[in-house]
Amino acid sequence: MKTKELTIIGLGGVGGYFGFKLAQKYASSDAANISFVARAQTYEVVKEKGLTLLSAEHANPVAHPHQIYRNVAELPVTNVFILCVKEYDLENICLQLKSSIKEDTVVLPLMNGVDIYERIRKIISNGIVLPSCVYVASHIKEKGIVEHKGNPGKIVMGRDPENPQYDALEIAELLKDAGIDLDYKENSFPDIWTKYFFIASFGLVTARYNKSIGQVVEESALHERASLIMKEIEAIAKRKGIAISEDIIEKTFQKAASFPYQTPTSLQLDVQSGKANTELELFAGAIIDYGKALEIPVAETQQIYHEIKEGLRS
Ligand SMILES: NC(=O)C1=CN([C@@H]2O[C@H](COP(=O)(O)OP(=O)(O)OC[C@H]3O[C@@H](n4cnc5c(N)ncnc54)[C@H](OP(=O)(O)O)[C@@H]3O)[C@@H](O)[C@H]2O)C=CC1
Ligand SMILES: CC(C)(CO)C(=O)C(=O)O
Repeated sequence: MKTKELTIIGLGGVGGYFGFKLAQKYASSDAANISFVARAQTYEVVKEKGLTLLSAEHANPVAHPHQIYRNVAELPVTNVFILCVKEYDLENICLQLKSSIKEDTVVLPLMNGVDIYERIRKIISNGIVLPSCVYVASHIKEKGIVEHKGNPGKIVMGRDPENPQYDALEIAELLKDAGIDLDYKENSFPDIWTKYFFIASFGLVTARYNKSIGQVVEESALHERASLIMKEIEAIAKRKGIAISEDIIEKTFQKAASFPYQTPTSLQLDVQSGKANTELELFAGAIIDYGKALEIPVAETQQIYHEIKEGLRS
């Protein structure tokens, strides 16, 4: 079997968790070489000390990649690029990757958002792009050190709608063999939208009030706001013909209740730490744009979007 070259781009909460598992598993195996792309201080720390993952799942918290690079232009031929950046870095990464993508190169975005596949395809028209969504509660503790809490991470990965003949089974097996919980489906878009129901509504409400996922489930005013946002997303998803379950809102609250009570969302962490960039546009901005395009009222999302923006300004 030929060694697969996999490269994780971005060693934050998501890339740090899944990249760690892959690097540790394949450190001394011919099945795959796991390389990283990281920038600035993350690059320096991981090059010198390896990537640290603080997680109850791993007794040995350090993993070393096959290679680590500062940018995509330095990479040798890669079979699979795993994108683990925030949405505001997506276009930049895709522009850098464009010339490295051959017909059989696979791009696997592990990100939130319902328009990630389309956005990648606007820049990268060739190769295979596997639409996916991801669940994991992990964040950067310090550059090069990622902390994971709660349930094991999970990936739902689907076939490329533009290349449905391409079967990613071998990649799915490599990920699963590294201990990653992964579902490989014909069509992952219903799962991507299902995740979006959860993360857009809970992301916005947790970020607005700096309250945890558990608090949003429990406190009635916050519960109500999350519910109203989900109703708006439901109207959009139905109009777009996405096959989501009839009791999606109830199921989303059940899923939220399965997270440890104090779990924050990544949007909440970014908004509350006053970061210059956040994924507010990925969550609220996208709903507002879909609302406009489809003439569906999205007043609650607009309202909370402005409240969060006001908070960021003050
Ligand atoms: N964290 C979580 O619990 C979850 C997050 N998600 C989603 O996954 C995606 C990734 O989120 P998350 O991992 O939390 O984000 P983070 O901000 O923790 O990590 C993103 C990483 O990408 C790096 N990066 C950005 N551009 C480049 C570049 N050009 N070269 C190298 N590295 C780069 C950043 O570097 P630097 O540190 O230098 O800025 C950062 O380390 C988002 O869409 C998020 O919504 C989904 C599920 C759970
Ligand atoms: C809520 C959580 C941690 C679940 O995966 C998430 O997706 C995020 O914060 O972006």
